[in-house]
Amino acid sequence: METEVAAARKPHVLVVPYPGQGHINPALEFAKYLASKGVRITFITTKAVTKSAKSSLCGLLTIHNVSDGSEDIKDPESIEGYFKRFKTVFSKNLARFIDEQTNAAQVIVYDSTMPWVLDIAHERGLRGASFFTQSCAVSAVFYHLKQETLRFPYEDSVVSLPSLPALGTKDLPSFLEFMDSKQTIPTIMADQFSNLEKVDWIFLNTFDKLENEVVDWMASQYPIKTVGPTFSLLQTDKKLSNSKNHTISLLEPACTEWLDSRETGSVVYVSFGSIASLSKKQMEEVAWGLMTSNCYFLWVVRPLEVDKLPEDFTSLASEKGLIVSWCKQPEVLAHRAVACFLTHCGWNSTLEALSCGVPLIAMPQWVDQLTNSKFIEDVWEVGVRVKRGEDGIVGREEIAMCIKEVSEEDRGMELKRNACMWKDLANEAVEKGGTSANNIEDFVSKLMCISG
Ligand SMILES: O=c1ccn([C@@H]2O[C@H](COP(=O)(O)OP(=O)(O)O[C@H]3O[C@H](CO)[C@@H](O)[C@H](O)[C@H]3O)[C@@H](O)[C@H]2O)c(=O)[nH]1
Repeated sequence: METEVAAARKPHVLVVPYPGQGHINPALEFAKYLASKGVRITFITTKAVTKSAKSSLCGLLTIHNVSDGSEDIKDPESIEGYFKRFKTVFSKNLARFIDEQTNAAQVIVYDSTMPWVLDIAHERGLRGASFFTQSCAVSAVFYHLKQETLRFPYEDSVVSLPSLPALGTKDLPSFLEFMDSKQTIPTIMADQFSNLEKVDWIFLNTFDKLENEVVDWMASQYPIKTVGPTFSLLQTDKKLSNSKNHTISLLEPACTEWLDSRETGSVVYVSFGSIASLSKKQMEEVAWGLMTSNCYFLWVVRPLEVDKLPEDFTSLASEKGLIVSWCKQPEVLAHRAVACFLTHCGWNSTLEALSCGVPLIAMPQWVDQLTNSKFIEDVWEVGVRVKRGEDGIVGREEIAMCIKEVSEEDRGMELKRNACMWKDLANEAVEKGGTSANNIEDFVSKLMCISG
């Protein structure tokens, strides 16, 4: 264990994720890896999110709460109002927190959707690193939104952008629910590129071989560095394999026993991430689709979604399925019993599945997930994408058919083979000498020089 004096001599980095599970998880894995390389980390997130987090994860990494004011909010907020309040209150409290630190940091790594953190850093003589939590392909689409080489609402039914496959409207990031709120979300996404010319480092949670062409193209615009899949960084670092169980989770029911009792490749894992909220009708179709497939299934249904399940479903399905409110997803995906993953295609879920060699059934909901699903089916060829009915709902027969397709001898084997190839390439990227590992090593060397 480091003494306080020794720790104070290490380079010190503040890591500031956007306070959502899909942003916190990759930033925390990156932070833990940096800490394992001798960098002192202060991981800053909001009170609302860190309620259940441990204050100290390992010697060099501490988590601090900085309020975004959400604890004072009594009435529902509009999307626009939420982001405005978040930026105003959080940036003020973050600046105060940094000013009060006795052991000054040299660098702030911040979520790319919060470009204003760079001003706070530079005003205090700190360097800034923007951390992108979505795919490089999706980030490139947002770059074009910023440059206005692509406009939202999309004007063409198919768009051609440099280094990307032709993207139809069902492949491009969607923001439909937010059309009424002056396009808040598209603006935030485009603004990730608002001040990148002033930033000191740009990190993306992806790996070179996964997004070869678009990574090269983006690197011709900005000095981007790939550092993913961040969740695998510590798992492949043999020396540190004991310190991997620290993902911030809300609830963690034990699924291991249930999975252990299943045959290899017999379980459909189902999760729609930490944000997506399916309609009651859609939840019912997923439920009956799983039952129709006659496969074993492990389904993460968040507490707020439980009421949308068909009546008595939990007991009706008890022979075939286990329904949990949260699990350690990377561990579930790595379990031998898991055959495939019915997913909303959040970028973390996509990367985690690829890195575990698990084929996907893509059921995207919004923003980047649509583009991810296009890549899953057509570029990486590791899964199938569901078809929606005219009412926008994915029916039970469609869900059962997709499960059958992914499990079928020829098609299933082909998808599994491809997924295993990506698993090997993902591991290669984070192992010693791999592209992501090298990029992080360069960063750490620079940190050592700055702090030296
Ligand atoms: O039971 C569960 C369910 C999820 N997770 C984890 O939660 C994260 C979920 O992230 P992701 O799959 O990216 O989904 P969202 O939570 O929906 O993430 C948001 O943030 C992502 C990164 O910007 C975007 O790609 C998504 O579209 C956006 O919805 C992953 O690390 C999962 O391993 C668990 O650990 N246990």
